[in-house]
Amino acid sequence: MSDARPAEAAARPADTAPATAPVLAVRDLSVRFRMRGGRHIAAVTAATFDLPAGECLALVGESGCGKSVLASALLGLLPGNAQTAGRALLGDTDLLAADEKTLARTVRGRRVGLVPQSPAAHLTPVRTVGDQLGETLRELTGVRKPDLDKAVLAAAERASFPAGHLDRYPHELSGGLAQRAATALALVGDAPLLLADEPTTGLDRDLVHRTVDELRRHVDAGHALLMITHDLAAAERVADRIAVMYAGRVVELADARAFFGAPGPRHPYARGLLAALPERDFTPIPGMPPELGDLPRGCAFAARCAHAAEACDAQPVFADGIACHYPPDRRAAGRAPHPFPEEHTGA
Ligand SMILES: Nc1ncnc2c1ncn2[C@@H]1O[C@H](COP(=O)(O)OP(=O)(O)OP(=O)(O)O)[C@@H](O)[C@H]1O
Repeated sequence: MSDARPAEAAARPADTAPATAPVLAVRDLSVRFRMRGGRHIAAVTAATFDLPAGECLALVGESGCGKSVLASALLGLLPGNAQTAGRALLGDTDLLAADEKTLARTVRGRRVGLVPQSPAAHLTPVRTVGDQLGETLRELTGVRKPDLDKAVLAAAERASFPAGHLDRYPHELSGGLAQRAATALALVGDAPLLLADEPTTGLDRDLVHRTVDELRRHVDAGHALLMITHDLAAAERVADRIAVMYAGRVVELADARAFFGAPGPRHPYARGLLAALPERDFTPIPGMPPELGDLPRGCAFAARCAHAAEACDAQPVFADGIACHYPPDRRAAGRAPHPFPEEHTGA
């Protein structure tokens, strides 16, 4: 890909398996929306992953695959027609079971910081960015005048928000500046877990680099980062591991260097995602994702998959980092019947 990883990222070991208890442990997290007429939309199904301190997990996948709904579930910000199942443990707090008072007083901002997908809507419209940063700093860090102004400047600087714009109201900001203001606010509380939902939207490439490098510094300082993104170049630059979502399910969990380098992604959908990039094959995945209100019984990717076979009529179990009946390595190892003998060359 065109973006080189910063030196410290390249120096990280390929084996990023968690050594300590995860900051966040997600188990079989499912979210579905009740619709009129008794219909349901299965936005997230059985997502399971761990996120340890000092690690960035990038959640990638096409628009509408459930990434933001998963993040909203972790913050208790789902709309009223949502039903959840499973667990999302932040320490000993199950974020799916916690009441609103607990989430508002002790979780959001303090234990989980959020860089929202729509920063303009997230910022308070009637207060300047400087005021909002000052108030958040007072509330979350206890800093008071005369140190407050200096702390506001430092908080803005962390997200490359220009000091000369601190007296502006959100409606006076470009999309990129609003994004940086929201990132600055999210970093203030020094929360052990940061959720960043498309943190590079609206930024030019230089600012993308500065933003993700700041997020990486946050991770290297010992925080955990769940970054939701369409931007695979940004994911490559910042992430330790990649979670690929398709039609509401995590279909592959991989070490980022193996994913973007060799041997590459294992799930046919993940391979298609990378191959679609202009700097790679620039070949789109044929077809469209299924409706989340009308998912097939078996593998949701089978209709678009060149490797689909009879077994794909059943839902593949997620095992060894992948949910696929015929990932290339299992085909090569002969652990599953091989449907494409001509590919079985050991390559
Ligand atoms: N309140 C709701 N009621 C019904 N369906 C919803 C609701 N909120 C989200 N959805 C559906 O859940 C699915 C997942 O949406 P989500 O926003 O998580 O996708 P995404 O992967 O984050 O995509 P994008 O990157 O475009 O935001 C979509 O089909 C969306 O229409």
